[in-house]
Amino acid sequence: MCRNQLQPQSGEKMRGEERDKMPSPPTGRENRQRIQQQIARLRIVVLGAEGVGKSALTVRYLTRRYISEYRRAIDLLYRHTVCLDDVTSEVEILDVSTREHQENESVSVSHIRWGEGFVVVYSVNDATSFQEAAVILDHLQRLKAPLYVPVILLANKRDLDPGRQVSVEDGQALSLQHGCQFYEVSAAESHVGVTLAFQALLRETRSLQLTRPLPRQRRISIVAVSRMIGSLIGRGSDPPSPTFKPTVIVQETPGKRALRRKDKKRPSLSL
Ligand SMILES: Nc1nc2c(ncn2[C@@H]2O[C@H](COP(=O)(O)OP(=O)(O)OP(=O)(O)O)[C@@H](O)[C@H]2O)c(=O)[nH]1
Repeated sequence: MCRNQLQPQSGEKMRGEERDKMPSPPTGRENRQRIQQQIARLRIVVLGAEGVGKSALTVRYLTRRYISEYRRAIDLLYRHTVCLDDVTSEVEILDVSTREHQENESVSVSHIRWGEGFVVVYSVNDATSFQEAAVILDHLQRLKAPLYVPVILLANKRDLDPGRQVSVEDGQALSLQHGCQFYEVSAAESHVGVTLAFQALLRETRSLQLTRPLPRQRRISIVAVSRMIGSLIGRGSDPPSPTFKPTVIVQETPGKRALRRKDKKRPSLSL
């Protein structure tokens, strides 16, 4: 368990010599250093054509819940701490809004530069979104070359099989062509496949990060979140408050208090 690694051992009572042989308990500073070593920061970007389910997938992964309607036209950055294979990482997931970038290229160069791992999404009932996913994969490889980029190709909405326009084989072929992992999922039906896919990407991104000699510095500033979470999930119809200036959305323990803004003055909001 990650939690155990982060906590000082309580140990049993012992005497004299035995106690002298024991390393002295870690100081607060040592503990902090230990924790910092464990917490690697992983930056994930979710890309894809309009309406393929990028937000649904991201929120499904973060909260295990499915929210069917989102109303937003901005990029959102979610920050949460993940314990995976006994290693704790701070993960930032940038859910890119196609509406915010309609005027620009389908994939902004700054998003790609910022990200370390990528989720490229298409919808199985939308052949155009599949073509766009192929363009994004090309774009990613070109911009990141000669570096290897961890990517997963995510075919969403598999529950809409009767209206399917993209076969599983087509998805597999595209992923093979680009050397990335491939998953077919349904954000609407289950969190399991979605979670497995994100975890696979986190593992790969983390492994790659370990091979780097020095931690990389942030290259661009975080995209600001400029809309209330209530608006994001469609509970409210009010425009965002002009005084509301959050920078990130922080995810807590899955299941209960799912998402909250970092602004402590306001109450936490649950999905
Ligand atoms: N049937 C089905 N619908 C889904 C699924 N995932 C998302 N949707 C629906 O697809 C629509 C678009 O979902 P979003 O998550 O907003 O898509 P998006 O890619 O973030 O959209 P933009 O940011 O506007 O490009 C919503 O109506 C969702 O309810 C799924 O797995 N199955």
